[in-house]
Amino acid sequence: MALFARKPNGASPLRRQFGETVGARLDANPAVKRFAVDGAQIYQHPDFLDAATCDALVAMIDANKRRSTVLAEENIQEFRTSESCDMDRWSPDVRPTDEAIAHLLGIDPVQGETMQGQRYAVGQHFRAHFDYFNEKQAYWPQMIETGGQRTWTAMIYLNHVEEGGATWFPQIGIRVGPKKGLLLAWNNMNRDGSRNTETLHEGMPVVSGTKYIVTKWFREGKWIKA
Ligand SMILES: O=C(O)CCC(=O)C(=O)O
Ligand SMILES: [Fe+2]
Repeated sequence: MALFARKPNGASPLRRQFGETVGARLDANPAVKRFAVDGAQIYQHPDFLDAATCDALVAMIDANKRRSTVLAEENIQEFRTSESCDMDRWSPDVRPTDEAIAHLLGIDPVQGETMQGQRYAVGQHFRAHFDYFNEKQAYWPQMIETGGQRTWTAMIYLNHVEEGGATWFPQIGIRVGPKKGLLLAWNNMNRDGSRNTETLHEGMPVVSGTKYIVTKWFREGKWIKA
């Protein structure tokens, strides 16, 4: 497929372009701060979502949660122990947040996957992983059909967690503790559009309390077909 044409290391003009345009847009937003690291483009918006909207999303996650799954063909029993649910993008309770995230990043909402709600109880975690797809795995042809590679990730912490539950990027040395309403966004690609291994990250175990987040992954192409 010409749209996803790329070099062997995954570099592609399309993927590079998302790094440039989204990065420039976030850099220009005074409410957003970039982390001072070279290894990846990673940003935070400390007050992205108001408390009432966070609370409403938490209630929806509690009402719809199921055991989380992952794509990799590995033994994943202990890999992602949280519970998750799909957040219906057309629901009037979800749509404004869904579209606000896309608008913040300047990515067409049709490139955003269905937003995922996640709930971590004490001891639950999401072990170190990459959000981008492994193009050698059996699932990749199916991912091409649904919009290709993941470029940017955005996640929002929906509540205060008493202890634990930070998001940790061990290779770039960033650890972000849950803060209600804070949005974290990062580019899973390098500047040249190749997959950035520095974006390895982990949802650390919750020590005390419960952690709620929503995550949105953006594709290089369209997730929603017209
Ligand atoms: O729970 C976290 O802090 C990280 C979640 C995550 O990595 C994901 O949803 O892809
Ligand atoms: Fe992730």
